[in-house]
Amino acid sequence: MISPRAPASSFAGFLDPKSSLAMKQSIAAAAAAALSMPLAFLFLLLCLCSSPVNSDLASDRAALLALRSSLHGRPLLWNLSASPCSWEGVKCALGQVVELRVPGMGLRGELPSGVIGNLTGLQTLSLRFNSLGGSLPPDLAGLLSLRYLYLQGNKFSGELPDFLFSMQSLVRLNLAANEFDGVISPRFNNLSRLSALYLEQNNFTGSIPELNLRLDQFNVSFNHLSGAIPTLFSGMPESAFEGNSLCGKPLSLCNATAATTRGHKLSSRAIATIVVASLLILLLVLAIVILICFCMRSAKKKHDNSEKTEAPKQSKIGIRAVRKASDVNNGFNSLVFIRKQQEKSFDLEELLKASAEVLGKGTFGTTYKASLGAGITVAVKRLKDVSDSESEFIEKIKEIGAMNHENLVPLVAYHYSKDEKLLVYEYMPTGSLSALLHDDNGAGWTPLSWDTRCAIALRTAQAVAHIHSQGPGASHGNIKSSNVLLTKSYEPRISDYGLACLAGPAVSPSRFHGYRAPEVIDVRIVSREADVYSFGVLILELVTGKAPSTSLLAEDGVDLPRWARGAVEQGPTAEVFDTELLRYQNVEEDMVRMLQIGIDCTEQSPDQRPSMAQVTKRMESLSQFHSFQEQD
Ligand SMILES: Nc1ncnc2c1ncn2[C@@H]1O[C@H](COP(=O)(O)OP(=O)(O)OP(=O)(O)O)[C@@H](O)[C@H]1O
Repeated sequence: MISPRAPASSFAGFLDPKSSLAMKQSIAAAAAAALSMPLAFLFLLLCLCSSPVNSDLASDRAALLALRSSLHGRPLLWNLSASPCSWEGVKCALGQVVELRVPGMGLRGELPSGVIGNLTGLQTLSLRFNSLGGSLPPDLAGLLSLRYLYLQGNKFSGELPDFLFSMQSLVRLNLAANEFDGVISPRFNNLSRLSALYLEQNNFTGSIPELNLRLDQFNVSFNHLSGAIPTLFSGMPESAFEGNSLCGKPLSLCNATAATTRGHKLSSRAIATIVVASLLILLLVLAIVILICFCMRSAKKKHDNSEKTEAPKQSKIGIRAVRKASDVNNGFNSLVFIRKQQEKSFDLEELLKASAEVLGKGTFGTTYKASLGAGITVAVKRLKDVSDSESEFIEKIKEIGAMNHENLVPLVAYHYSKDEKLLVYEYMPTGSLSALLHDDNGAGWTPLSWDTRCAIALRTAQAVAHIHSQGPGASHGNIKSSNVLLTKSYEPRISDYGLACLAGPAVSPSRFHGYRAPEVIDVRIVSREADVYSFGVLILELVTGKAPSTSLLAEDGVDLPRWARGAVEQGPTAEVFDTELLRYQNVEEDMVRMLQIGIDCTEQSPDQRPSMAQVTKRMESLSQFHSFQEQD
């Protein structure tokens, strides 16, 4: 399986005296003598260089075996005659174990003391979704390089140990869904590199401390916390705090009076303070009202004096930001529905008033999640840099709307005005394939199974083939895993189809980098062959679990087609595949065939790539889908 070593026989002819004639022997002897000095030196150098590495690996190996023997659960099938670097879930670099991932193996027992701490080069430790219990062993503190610690979904208990707050390298810490208790310590502030902290579904009590960290992700939901949420977290989603007795932004405001009176009678001093405070507040409100009246009067005066439009208004979702009085005349109020049956389910005014949150900024603009009444939720894409005239725009949108397929995100409506172009799509609740594959960031996160990956690959291929069947020039133009969204039942729906032809000249080509076919110079010029290439990268992503590069920077992701080709040329080894997939039995053949499809689709020359119809057929012939059909 591993690439064959360079044959030693090239030196053997010189060194074996029996294998040569007498004359050749003397030449060989002379040559051997000449070679022996540098060879001996080289050998010495190799020994010197490799000995510390080997000793590191030997001690890592011993630690891994000690860990395995102290835990119960599904057996870790590690081949003892092979290097630990080839063991499932283990990754090495520079002769040391840097990653240990054994998620969902049903592991039971307590982590032994003095074992994991010996894996001194460890950067990632993932033991998530097992049944490990007890407290965390103190020798974890010795893992000075540990950046990612995933222990969610176990039964670890007790207060968070002191040593945790000395693990300065930690970037992501996930302790969710365990049985930890005690308070959430302000000493988390020592972990200055921490950007994600998950503590949900434990038994933490007390209040949330002020944490002056740059946390992108934070969740303490479903604990026994109480009190006010520090203002620092006011921008986090409500779901990060639910299931506690917390108050303050983003939850409802704290009711100071209720909190003070709960279970106690108010002292007369407290009553006096409240009365004085209320009076002061009343006076303040009065002053504000007077000020507003004054401002309104002067604004009216200004308005009467000038025909100029009012300053841009900013709503919480920003869609209204450029709304002006003149827009009403420009048709700002119209929302055009693609399908008759959805007409009047809501109008533009309702859409703009809806509570909304930013889902992300993409190549073509910003996307919002808007929750309207009556359980309607939609995704609104606010397009930027559209240079088309109204008629050109409407023509293109009609073509996009006509691409009706069960695996495309349905376009519900659009809006065109001089300053504002909106596309309204059905909202996909499970997020994108990219997030599911690469964002190991929540207690509910589980790796995608092989069956699910195969089904997503096939349905996506069918949808792209459908787009290609719409006409000679029809193509998607921006296939990538963040544009493959999923329904609650993990059915894929492709988004952003047809938008490449709406992109203005300001769209940066580097945004598509990892998925972009080599022949594509202008991202607005799309082709089926380029779609096939991008789809091939997506398949390689599904099979290898690696994210393709998203920019021209080499360190930002992997050049997947090149990497996969290189790996396969040495004979497909288990290392090519996502380690999460190695647990599945009897799927190796399908995995290799899927990998080959990805490689064929990413041929450098466009005419050597298969068509999407051919790709779909090849996928349907995987034994995976035969067994589905048999079950049906
Ligand atoms: N219909 C939808 N339902 C749910 N989430 C969506 C929907 N459309 C887009 N999103 C999410 O919104 C975010 C922003 O999407 P957007 O399409 O604007 O940019 P992108 O896909 O990240 O980048 P690009 O535009 O370059 O393809 C992404 O995380 C995407 O998964």
